[in-house]
Amino acid sequence: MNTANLNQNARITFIGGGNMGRALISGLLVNGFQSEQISVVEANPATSQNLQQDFGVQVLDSVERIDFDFSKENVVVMAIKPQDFHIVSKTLSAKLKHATTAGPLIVSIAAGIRLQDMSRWLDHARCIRAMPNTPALIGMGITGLFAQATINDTDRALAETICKAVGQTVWVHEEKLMDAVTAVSGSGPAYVFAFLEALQTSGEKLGLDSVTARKLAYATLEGATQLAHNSDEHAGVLRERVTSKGGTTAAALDVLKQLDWHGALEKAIEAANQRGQTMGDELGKN
Ligand SMILES: NC(=O)C1=CN([C@@H]2O[C@H](COP(=O)(O)OP(=O)(O)OC[C@H]3O[C@@H](n4cnc5c(N)ncnc54)[C@H](O)[C@@H]3O)[C@@H](O)[C@H]2O)C=CC1
Ligand SMILES: O=C(O)[C@@H]1CCC=N1
Repeated sequence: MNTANLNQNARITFIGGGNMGRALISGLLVNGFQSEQISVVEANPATSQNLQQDFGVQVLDSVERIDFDFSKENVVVMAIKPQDFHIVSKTLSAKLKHATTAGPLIVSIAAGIRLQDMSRWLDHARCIRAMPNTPALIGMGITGLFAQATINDTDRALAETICKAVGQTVWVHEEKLMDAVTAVSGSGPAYVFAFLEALQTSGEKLGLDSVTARKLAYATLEGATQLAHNSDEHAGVLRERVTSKGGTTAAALDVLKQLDWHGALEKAIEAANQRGQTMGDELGKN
């Protein structure tokens, strides 16, 4: 990780230490960040205890308990559910007012929540949106980022450094594209896991034992993904290379075509995109 943008005094405060908060904290610690530099506000006692035990970070049970001054070097990562965002922001806003400097950079990973709404609730303009995904847990995530033109390069680099601790990053240049990022890569691991489930259970139905079916399914997904990754050719060309005329793959792909599998997936991803927009509209009314 390039820690150039995060000096020794920098502190990162996570609001919410659930699935994604935990993945990001773990990635930062693996990449040279010190546990003394990380604080987490986590309302669930069992989750708090695990974070403390596993990472040795400071854990507070509510935003009200934050007693440190947010300096310019600090970053706050909002890793709570979108539905909790408004209420938590209002409390956090009171804390930000005590900052002796311009206050922290706030990075939100919440789906749907728009910058104009979070800035309004927090009364704070220095905000960036990021959308990671759960492979972040093993350092193989990808995060989409968006910032308004008013956000300077130092702050962009700061947000990017945090996200790069858990994988790759891409920037989008229109905020509405954050819903597309959410639909493709934020939610994407769930589609892949659903596919894996289907491949494994189909193998079992055909008589393979579950260990063998799992091994075949997982290795196939991993191998095919690596092959596509390392190839300059379009995935469609790689698909054709598997598909012998009149053979087994053609028989399978014919069924998928009849069922409009491709269309169904497109509709599903469109639904995720639409849900992000609707959440933004609905929660933005607060
Ligand atoms: N799970 C995923 O694959 C991804 C989730 N996201 C976004 O990340 C955010 C968090 O999602 P997850 O980590 O999956 O949810 P989660 O439910 O695992 O984590 C949220 C955590 O916030 C805590 N919390 C709730 N209210 C709180 C409060 N007032 N103060 C302190 N802590 C509080 C909860 O106890 C919980 O541990 C969401 O906004 C989601 O849209 C983004 C990318 C991927
Ligand atoms: O399902 C959700 O709303 C979140 C955002 C992306 C992945 N999980």
